[in-house]
Amino acid sequence: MNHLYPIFLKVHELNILLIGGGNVGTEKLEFLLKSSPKAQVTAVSREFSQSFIDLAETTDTVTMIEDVYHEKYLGAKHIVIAATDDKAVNRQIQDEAKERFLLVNVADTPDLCDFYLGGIVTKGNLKVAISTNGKSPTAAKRLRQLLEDVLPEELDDLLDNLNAYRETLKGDFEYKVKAMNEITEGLVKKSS
Ligand SMILES: C[C@@]1(CC(=O)O)c2cc3[nH]c(cc4nc(cc5[nH]c(cc(n2)[C@H]1CCC(=O)O)[C@@](C)(CC(=O)O)[C@@H]5CCC(=O)O)C(CC(=O)O)=C4CCC(=O)O)c(CCC(=O)O)c3CC(=O)O
Ligand SMILES: NC(=O)C1=CN([C@@H]2O[C@H](COP(=O)(O)OP(=O)(O)OC[C@H]3O[C@@H](n4cnc5c(N)ncnc54)[C@H](O)[C@@H]3O)[C@@H](O)[C@H]2O)C=CC1
Repeated sequence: MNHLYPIFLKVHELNILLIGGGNVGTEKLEFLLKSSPKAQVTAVSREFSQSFIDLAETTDTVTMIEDVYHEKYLGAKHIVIAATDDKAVNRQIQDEAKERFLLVNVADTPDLCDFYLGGIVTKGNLKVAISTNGKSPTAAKRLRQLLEDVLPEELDDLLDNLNAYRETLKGDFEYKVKAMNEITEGLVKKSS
């Protein structure tokens, strides 16, 4: 069964705690910033790899703290990502985050995750998130690459135009639904 429910988070307005500044921490930060360049991230790690530091220094919204994990770092956070190479520490982070009802991702243990990070395609205002329910992150990556390639850049112009048209509609909700459905009908019509 696939029980996942995707949501689109405004991570520039949420405080993220990322623990572990090695390979996986760097990968998570890279995709976070690619999608949300102003993501508010506090990174705590015993040591940070050079690539993590280089990436973190590309923005002023990432703070690095060189320290081992302590539960005090969970304070004033909304979301926690545990990416250390120590399973016991990752487990402890998950336990202590859950006590505070925080949303937590544990990079090495899908069963302990409240949410997964997905493959993400951005074309202006359009954002597509991809998950394989944890079955194959590589397949999520490949699908991301495929969609990045095939979805045209012009999609964003289309969304702008539809938004401008939507703003001109004066009627009630029902009228707007009908008008928007009519003007977008061609998008899903199969040509015979
Ligand atoms: C469950 C999840 C939890 C989470 O991290 O959120 C998770 C877990 C694990 N990943 C592992 C390995 C790899 N992960 C990647 C890549 C990505 N992983 C991502 C997400 C997720 N990875 C979540 C599920 C997403 C879904 O539902 O599909 C992506 C999509 C997004 C992102 O990272 O932001 C990003 C691609 C981004 C892009 O390119 O667009 C690659 C490929 C590569 O790097 O080229 C490999 C190596 C090949 C392999 O092993 O498959 C391992 C084994 C570790 C080990 O064996 O030691 C675990 C742990 C386990 O499965 O037990
Ligand atoms: N979800 C995913 O996409 C993937 C997950 N993994 C898993 O992620 C884990 C991490 O792997 P890597 O990043 O390659 O390891 P790494 O050795 O490159 O990095 C681990 C980082 O954690 C830090 N650390 C260790 N103990 C700590 C503590 N107590 N407090 C604070 N920081 C601490 C280290 O200083 C280091 O910076 C592994 O268990 C691996 O199996 C691996 C590949 C992909």
